[in-house]
Amino acid sequence: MTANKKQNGDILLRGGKVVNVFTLEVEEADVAIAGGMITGVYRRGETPAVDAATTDSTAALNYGEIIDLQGAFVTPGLIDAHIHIESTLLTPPAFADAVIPHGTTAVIADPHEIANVLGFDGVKAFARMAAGLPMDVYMMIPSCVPATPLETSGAVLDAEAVSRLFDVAPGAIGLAEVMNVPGVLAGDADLLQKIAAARLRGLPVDGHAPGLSEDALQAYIAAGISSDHESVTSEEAWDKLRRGMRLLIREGSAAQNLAGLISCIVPSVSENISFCSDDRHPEDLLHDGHMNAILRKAVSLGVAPALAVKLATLTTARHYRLSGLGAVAPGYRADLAVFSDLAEFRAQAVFKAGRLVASDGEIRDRLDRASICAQTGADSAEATVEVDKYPPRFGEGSVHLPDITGRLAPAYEPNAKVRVIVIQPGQIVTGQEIVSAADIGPEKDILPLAVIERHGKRGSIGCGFVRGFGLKKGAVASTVGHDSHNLIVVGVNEAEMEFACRTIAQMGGGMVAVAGGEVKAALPLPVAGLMSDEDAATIARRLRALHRAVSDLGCPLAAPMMTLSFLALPVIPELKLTDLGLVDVNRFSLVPVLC
Ligand code: HPA
Ligand SMILES: [Mn+2]
Repeated sequence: MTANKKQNGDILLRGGKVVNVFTLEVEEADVAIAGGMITGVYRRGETPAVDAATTDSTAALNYGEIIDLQGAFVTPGLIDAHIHIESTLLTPPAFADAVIPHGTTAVIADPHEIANVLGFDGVKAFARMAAGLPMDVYMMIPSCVPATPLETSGAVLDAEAVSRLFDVAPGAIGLAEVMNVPGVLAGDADLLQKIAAARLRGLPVDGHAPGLSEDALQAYIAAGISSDHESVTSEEAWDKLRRGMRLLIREGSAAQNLAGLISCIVPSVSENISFCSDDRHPEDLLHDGHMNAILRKAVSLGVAPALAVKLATLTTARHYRLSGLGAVAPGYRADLAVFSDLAEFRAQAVFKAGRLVASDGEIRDRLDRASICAQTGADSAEATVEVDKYPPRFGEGSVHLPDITGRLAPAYEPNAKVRVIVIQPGQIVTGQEIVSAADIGPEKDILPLAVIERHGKRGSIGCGFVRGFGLKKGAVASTVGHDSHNLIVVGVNEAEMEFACRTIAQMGGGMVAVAGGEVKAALPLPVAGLMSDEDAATIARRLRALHRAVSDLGCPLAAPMMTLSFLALPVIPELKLTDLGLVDVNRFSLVPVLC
């Protein structure tokens, strides 16, 4: 649809109610748009060249197009303050197709997942995929690749690489979550240089400080880190707000912190709060939504709708200096969402720079990516990315399996004592316990767990045990294993585990459930072993089939693949497993399985 240009504007959104994120009013107002920008927000009856007596035909003499919103609500396009797009299992174009119909028009993405697999090229490939979409993808340059020295990633991003990425990666707006808290507190030179690279450019630095408080928190903030999305309790959140941190309230598929932090959403500090998802699974994107789902939940918990909208738009745009975004006001870009109500937040229509890009839940107008990319200086040939244009390790080359025979589940004397990871259902934190080796096996739900270095580096294999995955037969494996994304596998015995690993290697990366020599379900992830090149509906369908197969093997968990993917992440307490062995996260050190 192309709007005709008339002297009063290209488009007039008439008859709506504008959510004013500056005053928190909801105004009966019309919105005039010209050249992709908002030129005016006029209370009913005050709209230039349109008055109560004017008929649409007269008004049409003055506006290229009149759209009657029939009392619907107009908000700024919604902005996700922090997300790992790879965790949706979708590439940025497929992610955009899934979230724009829900009202999202911009995200702030941390591509540390693909960076941990493919390093500098991975971040550039991510930027290429994200170019020219009808949704802005602003990138925070990954600060922790690898997340810790206690694992083997596919690549390393040192301070020099981070600095170069700030210069060459389009859309880079800051440094992504600094998860190596001990490294900051110890004054790790390379880490502090990465922080300085952002600060010298006047760019924000995101944090990742679960449970940090008192002097350690203040030292972490003093190092130049200005936000955090890991708060679980309001006490923890207030500690961080009180010392000047931006509070990102995370409500995603992996972690839901909104209810626990709702008491922080008060006028005295609301300017320093933003909503984010961190991780969002395809099923949730399709059926629950994205940022609109967070607004729905916030309002259901008692937050005033206009204030909730502000935390998903203006406060985020201001913190990350997204000029011209985050409000329905003159001079702002016409990134707008039109909602039927301010309770369910179902988007009727979504505009990007004044163009209708989605309506009634469907993408309507994929912008001409090649021409936009040409304008933005990105090579359009690069920007219209096809998966096969990636470095060879995309597709069949994503999994370099070392010799795994007899190395996945070492045996222990029955009277030995072994340290076990204990899953907390629905959480990404774990617990730990010491059990007798005689209890190892599906009967007592003490299962062998292994993490295999799959990037062709060390060929190392970390072995341990996990309680809570519940398998009674077979094995489950995945190349999504935060953050180094090695190959993680849990099973009832070594043979099943080995078959699962070899199946994934043949797929070139992904997720699989096997039993008795059969593949029960598989989800190929050919883009770095992290993302599919299919759309959200297809991935959601495959993931449902995989979850059913894992459940049939005996697993009681609601999101088994997400839970499995975080068992390897040594920056979130308490006991995790990497390719180098068991990690006591609080002690930030490797610990033996045998006690
Ligand atoms: N989500 C995705 N990746 C991560 C997270 C998270 O919460 N923390 C560290 N890596
Ligand atoms: Mn991660």
